Amino acid sequence: MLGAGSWGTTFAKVLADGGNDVALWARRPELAREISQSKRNSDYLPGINLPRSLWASDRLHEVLDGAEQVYLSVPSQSLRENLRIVRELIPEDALIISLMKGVEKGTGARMSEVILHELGVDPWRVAVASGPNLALEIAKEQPTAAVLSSESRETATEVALTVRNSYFRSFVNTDVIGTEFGGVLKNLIAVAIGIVDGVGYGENTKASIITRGLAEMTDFSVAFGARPETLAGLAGLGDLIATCESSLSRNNTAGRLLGQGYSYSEVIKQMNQTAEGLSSVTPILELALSKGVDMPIVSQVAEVLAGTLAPRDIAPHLTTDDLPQGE
Ligand SMILES: NC(=O)c1ccc[n+]([C@@H]2O[C@H](COP(=O)([O-])OP(=O)(O)OC[C@H]3O[C@@H](n4cnc5c(N)ncnc54)[C@H](O)[C@@H]3O)[C@@H](O)[C@H]2O)c1
Ligand SMILES: O=P(O)(O)OC[C@H](O)CO
Repeated sequence: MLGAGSWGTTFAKVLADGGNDVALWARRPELAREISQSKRNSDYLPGINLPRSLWASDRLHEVLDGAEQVYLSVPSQSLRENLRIVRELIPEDALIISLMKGVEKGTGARMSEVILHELGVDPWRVAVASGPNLALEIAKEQPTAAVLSSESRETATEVALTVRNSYFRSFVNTDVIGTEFGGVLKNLIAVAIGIVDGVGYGENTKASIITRGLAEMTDFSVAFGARPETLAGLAGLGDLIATCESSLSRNNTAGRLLGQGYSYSEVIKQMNQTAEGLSSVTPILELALSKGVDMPIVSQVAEVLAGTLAPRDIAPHLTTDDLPQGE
């Protein structure tokens, strides 16, 4: 596992609790020591005891030596630079699994596309995981489910058989595009929900945004080749509900701070964990433009982030042409 933040550490626990031998790479030696010796990651997962079998190191070659499956959980904007460092260390036939929910600024590439580009591996060796997976709940062993997706059903199944235990259930599909975009786009809708929450708007506003948000997520993803059913599944609707409803969500939290009147730069300063939605807004709008997909919710989130729209004026689900639209 590369990345010892809240999700990398939690996912490593999921794997270890499923009976797998797991090694975790942490950038900081002191964090690697804390995980290996105290079985804790107190900054990211306070109060959680990690499995005794889990060990961590800040030395990539130690962690990657002999790995059959390599899970990636670093911030999306740092994936490419990290892959350039590890590419020679990844064992020849290892499967590569992305746990990330962002797109790359500048290229708009999904994480699996960055992996394929930087590692030059066959698509059958790559899988992605996504779903309603708030790290702290899972670290407390509260039951949940996820989707494991690969262009190869055999790969998705092999990984799903690895990623399961008494509190974590894995489903499979071969719609990598829909699975990845579901995870990216729900973050943006969760920022919108946080904003209206921070302003003080109530449940009608939020339900309208979630519902129209799902339509926006589906239109966008289908335009890029996703299957609409994927967006109605765990990686779409499931994750949208979890992220929009939970104060554990960093994207939701970032939105709430914006809604309370903090500026974008103040929000960035206050966030000590990754809120992928903030970096994905611009590339997603660029991709939407390239396909002629209308994204009123994401567009208004971008305006709030830019400081050109007051949070109290946000009403993205009401944005419509002069004539009533079909739902
Ligand atoms: N936390 C969750 O509940 C959750 C659930 C599902 C998916 N995800 C996704 O997992 C990915 C990782 O998120 P997270 O929640 O673990 O974030 P995090 O902020 O908790 O941790 C990120 C980790 O990456 C490290 N890091 C930061 N910059 C780096 C760099 N340049 N190179 C290498 N490492 C770097 C940090 O030190 C930290 O250990 C994101 O794409 C996120 O959307 C998170
Ligand atoms: O904390 P967030 O907003 O990054 O959301 C975490 C997970 O993606 C929820 O599934």
